[in-house]
Amino acid sequence: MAPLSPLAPTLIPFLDRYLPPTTKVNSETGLNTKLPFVTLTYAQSLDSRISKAPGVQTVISHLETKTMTHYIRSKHDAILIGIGTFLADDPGLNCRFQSPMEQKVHLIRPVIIDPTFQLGAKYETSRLRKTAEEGLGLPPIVVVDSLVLNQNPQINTFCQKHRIILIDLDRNSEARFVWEDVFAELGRQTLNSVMVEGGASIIESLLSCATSNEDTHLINSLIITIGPVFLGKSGVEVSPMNELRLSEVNWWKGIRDSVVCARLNKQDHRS
Ligand SMILES: NC(=O)c1ccc[n+]([C@@H]2O[C@H](COP(=O)([O-])OP(=O)(O)OC[C@H]3O[C@@H](n4cnc5c(N)ncnc54)[C@H](O)[C@@H]3O)[C@@H](O)[C@H]2O)c1
Ligand SMILES: Nc1nc(=O)c(N)c(NC[C@H](O)[C@H](O)[C@H](O)COP(=O)(O)O)[nH]1
Repeated sequence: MAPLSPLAPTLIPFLDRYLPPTTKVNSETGLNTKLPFVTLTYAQSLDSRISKAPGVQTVISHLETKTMTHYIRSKHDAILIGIGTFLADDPGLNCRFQSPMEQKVHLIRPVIIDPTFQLGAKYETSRLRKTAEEGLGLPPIVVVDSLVLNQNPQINTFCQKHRIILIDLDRNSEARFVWEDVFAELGRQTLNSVMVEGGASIIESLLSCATSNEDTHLINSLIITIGPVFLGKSGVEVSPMNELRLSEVNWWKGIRDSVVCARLNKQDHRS
């Protein structure tokens, strides 16, 4: 693993208002809210693509913004990806940013959205498992369709050592989880902040849910790195179902990449 670069100091104030508060309290009721603070973050090309072909890991971020991603990881309880990203990237999903103020590196909990449990035996040889076994990260929580439990014997083996969350798919709408169910369950597992890193299907599903569900925005912050590259028509595009306008928009320009931070609506009812 290549070492990270020092964090650009201007990123700290730039990101601050888009990162989870230390304690998440609902300003109307004064009570802790049930849903975690959700940050959606990814790196895209100038033509809105996150990889050069389906299932192909593609470096878009400069080392400077990769370091930023690990800094953002250090501010969240959980990091969530879809099974497609696990299969394509074999990610470590740990936090490698070490704050000079902290003695230890932050341990972030990986969460994998995997309705049909494709993880299966692939977990055995994964970097994710190795990272957790070496004490450099935490073992994942896998979110699986409730119906799959009795159909896939590999789940029982996995369950002996790992946490699985069972959720019913929304069978009315192309067999997807309802995101509110997923985040509510993660909140119950005391994960108060979740950083969603992708991939394409997860990003599109969350952005589309934001466009169709105006009052119940689940995403508190959007942090997108834009790299100076066109990935072309065979690249994997991310785009919500409908028009989506952003508010509280701020831009940062680094050595090579730019980063845009925003919220999805003016009145975040949970902040
Ligand atoms: N540039 C970046 O920042 C970035 C970040 C992450 C991944 N990637 C790239 O993205 C690609 C992977 O994207 P992808 O779309 O194939 O995989 P993905 O990680 O989005 O996972 C897709 C799977 O997640 C599940 N899923 C997604 N939304 C769901 C929902 N609402 N309910 C239930 N299940 C749901 C389904 O099983 C689906 O097949 C890879 O090439 C990877 O390198 C890029
Ligand atoms: N910020 C960012 N810039 C990129 O250019 C790129 N390809 C990703 N991709 C995100 C995806 O989730 C990867 O799988 C993890 O970034 C790998 O995670 P590790 O470093 O192994 O923990 N993310």
